[in-house]
Amino acid sequence: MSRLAIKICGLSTPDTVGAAMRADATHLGFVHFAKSPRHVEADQLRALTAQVPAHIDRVAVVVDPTDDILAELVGTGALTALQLHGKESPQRAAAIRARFNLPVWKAIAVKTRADLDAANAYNGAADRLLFDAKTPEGAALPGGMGLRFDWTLLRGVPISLPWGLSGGLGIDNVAEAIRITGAPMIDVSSGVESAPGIKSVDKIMAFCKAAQQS
Ligand SMILES: O=C(O)c1ccccc1NCC(=O)[C@H](O)[C@H](O)COP(=O)(O)O
Repeated sequence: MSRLAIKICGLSTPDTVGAAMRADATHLGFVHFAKSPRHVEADQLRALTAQVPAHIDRVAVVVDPTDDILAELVGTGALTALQLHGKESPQRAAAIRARFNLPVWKAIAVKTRADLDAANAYNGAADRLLFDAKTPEGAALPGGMGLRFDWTLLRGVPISLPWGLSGGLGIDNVAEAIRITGAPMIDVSSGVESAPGIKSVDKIMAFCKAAQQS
């Protein structure tokens, strides 16, 4: 069985980046979205990732980004993937991948089985799907809200692309989430925070341990 991939998302300080690396996270996520309490600018992202070894992935999380925003982020030379967390169409995802020459992840907002079925439209356009809870209409953010969806929806659903599970994961439920869904990758943000946007070193360590021991 291959190793569980763990993405700690919304990192914004050197100490929590260090904690994620020590805890053996495979992916580090950096949110570039001005309305988010986890927002980092391109130069911060560059500085935060300067000491990250090449085998750990560095993912920028963006919401309906313009090409100019993507060019600035990709221009840091720090990224190994782009996570599209807005309403980007399959065509837009494919165009971003072609233009910026990086793997593209598409976050899929899930509430019902139909949302999972609709994700098939990204086959050939994205490199990975990230199933996250659908946030309510008018919510401040499209992710990082600590909301979970019904994990049993994923049972028996054929998924053609590499994928990850996200939304409302935490130290106390990550083992159950992996058991129910068989997720090869998990992603967490608010579940390892002490307050919105404030990552906790202790929680990052405990989350990764709970996931790795599951
Ligand atoms: O985290 C944010 O602030 C954010 C803002 C805008 C778009 C996406 C965002 N986060 C995306 C993530 O990958 C989160 O890790 C994911 O939604 C899970 O968050 P949580 O339920 O808090 O663990």
